[in-house]
Amino acid sequence: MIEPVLEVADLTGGYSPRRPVLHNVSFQLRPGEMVGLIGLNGAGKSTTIKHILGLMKPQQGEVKVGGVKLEDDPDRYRSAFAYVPETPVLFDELTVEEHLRLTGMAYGVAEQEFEKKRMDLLNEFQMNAKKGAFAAHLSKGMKQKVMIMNALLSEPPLYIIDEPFLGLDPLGIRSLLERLVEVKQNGSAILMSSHILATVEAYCDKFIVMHHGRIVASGTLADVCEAAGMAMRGGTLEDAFYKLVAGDKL
Ligand SMILES: Nc1ncnc2c1ncn2[C@@H]1O[C@H](COP(=O)(O)OP(=O)(O)OP(=O)(O)O)[C@@H](O)[C@H]1O
Repeated sequence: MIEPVLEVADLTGGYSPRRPVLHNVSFQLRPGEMVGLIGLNGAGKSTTIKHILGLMKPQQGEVKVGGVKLEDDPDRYRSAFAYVPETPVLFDELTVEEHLRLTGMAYGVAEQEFEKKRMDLLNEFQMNAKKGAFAAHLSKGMKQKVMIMNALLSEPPLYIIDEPFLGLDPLGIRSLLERLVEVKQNGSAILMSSHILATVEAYCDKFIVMHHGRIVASGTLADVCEAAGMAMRGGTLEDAFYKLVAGDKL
């Protein structure tokens, strides 16, 4: 059995000990899996991600990345994943290329390999003309592309990507999806949170449906359809999602 890259076990957590937001959340990601994390606004997706990033401490349960907990080996834990946040965080006074170089250095990418990766990424994400621009002078989508290029440059075993499609133009979305398929084929795992269910359905192998801080369905599309009480044949993720979370007071 291949070891999971990410293991969330019986996680209960949130912003105040008296009122947890997440309740007994458990799931695993194995190498080569792309998993879609879906749920309505406030379902608990970002809070789950914050626990995985180590920004919040579990009130109960644990999170392991690459087989270790954050407190056991912080360096190993943190170097095993790249995170692409919904809102880009960049250094205003560094250029696009300087961001890439900084990431290359932080992850110890060899010079020759770095040059090739840098050129490929700048071309694929239509950022060549902007490579010398300061981050402060980029559009929102361009800033997001820099975050994505940084993550792809570091080639970690685990990618955590929060709502990547909203700021990107159609070419950017296509480049990102093509790259994600490639990194997945090379054995990385991807946890992607998104509201764009058709894209999630088309690209992810498995799904985690969250509702009010709990997982209400998980697994393949067939598993999610079954949990929603639907016939497996022909059911879409959106139909299953609607059945799982509607009916409830929204
Ligand atoms: N900083 C915070 N302090 C207190 N409560 C918070 C904080 N951030 C989020 N929450 C609460 O935690 C719950 C889950 O929110 P979370 O941000 O995880 O949802 P989400 O699924 O990521 O939603 P969205 O799709 O809107 O991004 C919500 O009830 C929200 O009000």
